[in-house]
Amino acid sequence: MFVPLNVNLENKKILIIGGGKVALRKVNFFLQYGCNIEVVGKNIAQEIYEVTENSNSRVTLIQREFEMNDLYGKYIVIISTDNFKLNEQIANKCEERGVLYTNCSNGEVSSFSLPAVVKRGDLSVAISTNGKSPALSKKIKKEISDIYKNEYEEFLELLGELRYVVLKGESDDRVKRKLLNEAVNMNINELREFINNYRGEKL
Ligand SMILES: C[C@@]1(CC(=O)O)C2=NC(=C\c3[nH]c(c(CCC(=O)O)c3CC(=O)O)Cc3[nH]c(c(CC(=O)O)c3CCC(=O)O)/C=C3\N/C(=C\2)[C@@H](CCC(=O)O)[C@]3(C)CC(=O)O)/[C@H]1CCC(=O)O
Ligand SMILES: NC(=O)c1ccc[n+]([C@@H]2O[C@H](COP(=O)([O-])OP(=O)(O)OC[C@H]3O[C@@H](n4cnc5c(N)ncnc54)[C@H](O)[C@@H]3O)[C@@H](O)[C@H]2O)c1
Repeated sequence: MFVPLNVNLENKKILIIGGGKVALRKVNFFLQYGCNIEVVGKNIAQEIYEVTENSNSRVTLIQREFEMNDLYGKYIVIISTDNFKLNEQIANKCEERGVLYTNCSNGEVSSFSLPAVVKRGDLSVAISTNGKSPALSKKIKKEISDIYKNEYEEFLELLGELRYVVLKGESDDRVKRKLLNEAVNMNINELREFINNYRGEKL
């Protein structure tokens, strides 16, 4: 049973084993959240080198074969070599040591899976099919991306600001709830104006 959770990965080390197409997708996934990532790959794809150069030292590349010692001190391990047997051995070792892992060549036995994610600033919409169809996750991700476009990043920033001022300025819980629920139906300009007026009148 795979349960969606939001995990705090601040200052946690993530290891990605393998340097191919799947590794690249996972590097990009964790980079969106500013995580610290180590990649160990026998060969490392050019695109991973390019992403690393623009990563503000968030990504460390180690070009060689994986060694079991690489697991030391890691919180999350993504196993994505093209060697099915090796992936299984690494997965068993992670299981033994209580490290969270995804075996990309055998999702069913992994200790977690990554969802497809639409991210707009602090808004994350995650999609999972419990491993049944990554292709369906991808399709739904595209549909959600078309509905929730980039402006949602700023919209959510403003909602956060509104929440801050309303919680400060209002003592009646019913009024608070009403304002916070009404605000999500405003457009960006209405919301900005509402916050400015509210600050002027109440704070
Ligand atoms: C959503 C997404 C997120 C991400 O990976 O970041 C994701 N796979 C994506 C793409 C993708 N996956 C595959 C292809 C090649 C085409 C094909 O074969 O179909 C492509 C490329 C493509 O379609 O473009 C095949 C595949 N996937 C898995 C296996 C092994 C297995 O099933 O056991 C195999 C067969 C391998 C083989 O046999 O060769 C396993 C997993 N893939 C998952 C997630 C997890 C379940 C998520 C869920 O519940 O939906 C899970 C369990 C583990 C994990 O990786 O965490 C991402 C969407 C793209 C996006 O975000 O744009
Ligand atoms: N989970 C998913 O979403 C998903 C999607 C497609 C494929 N897959 C599976 O994931 C695996 C990787 O797929 P890919 O497309 O990235 O393959 P790829 O061929 O592009 O990359 C494999 C990488 O593993 C590296 N490697 C091999 N042996 C190694 C070792 N001993 N130590 C370190 N690195 C080693 C290679 O150098 C290469 O960089 C395959 O098993 C594939 O079946 C999973």
